[in-house]
Order: sequence, then C-alpha cells, then structure tokens
Amino acid sequence: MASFSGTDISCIRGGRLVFDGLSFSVSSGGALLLTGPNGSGKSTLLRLMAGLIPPTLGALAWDDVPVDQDPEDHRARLHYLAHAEAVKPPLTVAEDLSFWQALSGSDKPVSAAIDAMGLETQSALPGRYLSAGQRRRLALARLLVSETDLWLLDEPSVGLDTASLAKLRSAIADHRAAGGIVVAATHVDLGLDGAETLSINQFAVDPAQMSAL
Ligand SMILES: Nc1ncnc2c1ncn2[C@@H]1O[C@H](COP(=O)(O)OP(=O)(O)OP(=O)(O)O)[C@@H](O)[C@H]1O
Repeated sequence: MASFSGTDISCIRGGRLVFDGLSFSVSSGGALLLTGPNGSGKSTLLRLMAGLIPPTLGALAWDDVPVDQDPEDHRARLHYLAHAEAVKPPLTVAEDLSFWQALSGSDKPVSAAIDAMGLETQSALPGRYLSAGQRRRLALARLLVSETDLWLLDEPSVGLDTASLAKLRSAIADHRAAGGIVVAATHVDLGLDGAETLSINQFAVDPAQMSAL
C-alpha cells in the first residue's frame, strides 16, 4: 500500500511566511482535503506537493522515502491539476488527450476519457473553441488518460455544471477504489468519503517567525 506524507512543512513566499509546521499522511485509496481562507496557502501547498516549489522547511515522502531523493520519480507518479489549466489552442480534444496519454506512457483509452467527461461532441474540436467548462472537463479527462497514483487537484470543480460535477465525483471515487490517492483544495463537496482534512490558517507577517526559519 502506497503512502504520501508531509512532515513539519513550512513555506515562505515573497518574503512572507505562508504556512508553518504542516503535517499529513494519506494512503492508497485515501483523500486529503485542504481547507483554509483565501490566501492561506492551499495552492502553494499543492504546488509544493507537485514538486514545483521546494518547502522552506520540512519534507514530503512517498512510501517514507523523501520525494526530493528522486524528483523525476515523484513527477511521474502524480498529476497536478492547476487552478487555471492551459489548453493547447490548435490541438483537438482527442489530440490533446493522446498527447497526455503518450506523455504519461499510459494505455488508458482516450475514447473512455472523452466519454467519462462528456466531451464526445467536442472530440474533434480544437482547444481554442472550447467553453470554460469544456476546457475544465478536458483538463479532468487528462487525469483519466494518465497512469498516475497521486492526483493533486486545485479547485477542480470550477466552471463545471451539475452533470460534470457528478462525473468528477465518479472519476475521483474510481481512482480511489483503484488504490489512487487524491489531495484536493475545494469549496465544493467532491464526495471525498473518509477524507482527512488539513486546515491551513493564515499567518500574519511576523518577523519573529521569519527569523526562526
Ligand atoms: N509567487 C509568489 N510570490 C509571492 N507570494 C506568493 C506567490 N504565490 C502566492 N503567493 C502568496 O502566497 C499566499 C498563499 O497563496 P495561495 O494561492 O497558495 O493561497 P490559496 O489558499 O490557494 O488561496 P485561494 O483560496 O484564494 O485560491 C498568498 O498570500 C499569495 O499572495
């Protein structure tokens, strides 16, 4: 059984202590829900978990092995869905998904991901013509063609209608049932049954905290 954990993680951005001393642990089939007010650092923590920025202090580990020992391995096991997902304007939906499938070295069928996210009508449409909600559904379909254990989701429901939100919930449940791990920052109920909650509280600028780091 795989596990993803963080121990005493602190992060300074732009000279400001964003959060301090965060710890968590989540195992195969589990989910971690990140909560906190705007600006508390949920996106920052997700970027840090994705290996895009380093923690100022503390460590992340996969199966108790620090992820910075092999960053490439870590990147290969995760899919990070950013707050605003870039869609390649000239690629059709099907081409975009084929690209992500190849990138991940997965054999998960593109057609199944298109069906799962209700993009059948748009499959031959270039990304530039997709609506905001369709772009988000394409971003979610990328998850389904990637062979990754760890899903890092930053507000994945933004722009989704009710039917699409149900599809997202179902995709998350399937991923967990297959032993995957989900970490999500969300203000919407994603049906994360049994999820642990990591609450991030906003810090005021405190020079004492800064000099202690
Ligand atoms: N590149 C950066 N340089 C300096 N400060 C940054 C940078 N990126 C984010 N911050 C700051 O870090 C803090 C945390 O931002 P973050 O986006 O992680 O919060 P959040 O909890 O995801 O917020 P929201 O709920 O509004 O999406 C904010 O005060 C933000 O201004």
